Amino acid sequence: MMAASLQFSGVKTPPSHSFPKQSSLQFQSALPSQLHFAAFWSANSSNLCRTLRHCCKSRVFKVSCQGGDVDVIERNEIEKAGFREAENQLTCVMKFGGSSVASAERMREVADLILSFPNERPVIVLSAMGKTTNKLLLAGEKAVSCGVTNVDTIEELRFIKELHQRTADELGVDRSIIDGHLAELGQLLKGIAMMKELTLRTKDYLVSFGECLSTRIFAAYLTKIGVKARQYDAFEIGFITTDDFTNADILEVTYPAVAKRLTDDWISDPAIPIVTGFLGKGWRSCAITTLGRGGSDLTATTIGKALGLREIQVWKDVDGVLTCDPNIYPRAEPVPYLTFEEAAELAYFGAQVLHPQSMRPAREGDIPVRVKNSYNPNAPGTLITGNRDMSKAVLTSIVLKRNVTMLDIVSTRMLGQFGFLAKVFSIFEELGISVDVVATSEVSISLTLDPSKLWSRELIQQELDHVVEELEKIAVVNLLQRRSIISLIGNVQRSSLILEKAFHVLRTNGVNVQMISQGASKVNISLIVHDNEAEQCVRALHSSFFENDLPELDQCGCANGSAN
Ligand SMILES: Nc1ncnc2c1ncn2[C@@H]1O[C@H](COP(=O)(O)OP(=O)(O)O)[C@@H](O)[C@H]1O
Ligand SMILES: N[C@@H](CC(=O)OP(=O)(O)O)C(=O)O
Repeated sequence: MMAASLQFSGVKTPPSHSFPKQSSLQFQSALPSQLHFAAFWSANSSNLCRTLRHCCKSRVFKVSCQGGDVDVIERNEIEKAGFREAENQLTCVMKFGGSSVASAERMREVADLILSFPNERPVIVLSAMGKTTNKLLLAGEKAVSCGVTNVDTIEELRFIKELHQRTADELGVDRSIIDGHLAELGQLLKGIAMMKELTLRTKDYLVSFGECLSTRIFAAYLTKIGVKARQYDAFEIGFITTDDFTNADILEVTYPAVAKRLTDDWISDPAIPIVTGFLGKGWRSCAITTLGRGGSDLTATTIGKALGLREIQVWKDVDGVLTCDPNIYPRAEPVPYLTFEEAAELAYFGAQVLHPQSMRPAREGDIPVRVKNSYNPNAPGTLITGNRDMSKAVLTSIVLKRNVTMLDIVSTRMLGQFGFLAKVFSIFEELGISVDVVATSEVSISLTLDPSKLWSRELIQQELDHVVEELEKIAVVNLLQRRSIISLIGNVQRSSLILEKAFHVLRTNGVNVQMISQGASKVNISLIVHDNEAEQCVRALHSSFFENDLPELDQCGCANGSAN
């Protein structure tokens, strides 16, 4: 254990010998007369730094003693030393997904859940109710061809109106809080019907109604039961994004803007902030954007980083991140601990449970993310942090990404080795096509194309034909469709064991692996198999790695005990 000597009087920096060179800790007087200090902490090179970072990160601490040397080891040590978190500070962010707020009953349960944490002062992020986002998109598609006079009869529009009005009634809140939005939604669908087109920009405006409605109803309900709450549309409080409609990226300016708005409001008139997930505002267009499907997770982690909160909680309908998709294999088990890297890889390679970009702000801010089940709050869930004990870890989770296109590209040797690789990747860059998994030899490349990037466009087949045409100028190209990526996420320090075991399973199931790749992140091994074999493979791999159905093999292929 390392000790640090801190002096708590006035604006001080700690004695340099107490801290690693690259670290910097400053206590800045925010309200000098009341001895309030804001701690800003950067760098991260020792346990002490990390501990302090968790303790002090961007928080305002109230100093109730002055001077003296203090051993700062844990958060409670700081508190023992007389530091108290200021009472006017927001503490955590809690995000509730569509399934958690699907009905009036679920909203009541979520309100009770929030109130069951009396020591938290949370920021709440909500998704749209249930399947509202899908229904809005369907309504938009129908509006394109149904004619203006028939818009009111679109089944999905009626469903959405009825669901939200009934929810407001059942919760005893005034329908008037959503009347304006429901009327505007009807108008928008008429506009789409008139124009006979649904652009990506309009799609984002259309789906934004889901989160705008759910947050208004929920905030009104909290207020009704005597809990002060304030609704926020993310696009009005500083969530500034790129103008990539339906898949926008959050821009850096978002962090200070959101922090300022939420903190200022909280300090001047404390009320639980209820923020729309998934939405932003394009920095050029100033139009509403969305962060990609499932983007409310990213809203939550962005707020967590912006405010330097203690924890980010994402409440789902499963007991945490599971060992595989429960829809493929119901015997999937919760994974208790993950690193940000593992979680990011898992999300990127297709686990629906987390948004692919959502780990980035949490990792940058080093803020723990807890994945919990709003249907089963007592389940421990999954804790995602910067580091975890990997000494016993082998495989953490198995992820399946279906319907992937694979390309085998073999050089015709018109170009040298360097020229060949560079040319291949420049073709993808020029065509704006994102590559997922790559395996290379000197003169050949096998790669898969990211389906989410490709499938979101309309000219799929033409685009593929164009890629092949360009590549055929320098190589022999074989295009293979309907492939799946099975990603084995875990401790790749033990890759030999993982591969040995995985290939044993695949061989006994008669599956031929078409490509294999181990990413630089060292937490993921990807295997490409045919789509129609993929689910069976996942189930067999799961049995082998996480259950005792098959004996584990040790390094020599001999039967052994359990791996995890
Ligand atoms: N590895 C996995 N772990 C947990 N859930 C998974 C996994 N892979 C797929 N899922 C699916 O993700 C769902 C939860 O994600 P999502 O629907 O986005 O939640 P929410 O809408 O509540 O944010 C689960 O119901 C489950 O079916
Ligand atoms: N409502 C949006 C955003 C979102 O994050 O939803 P969920 O948390 O229910 O996955 C969607 O369906 O994509």
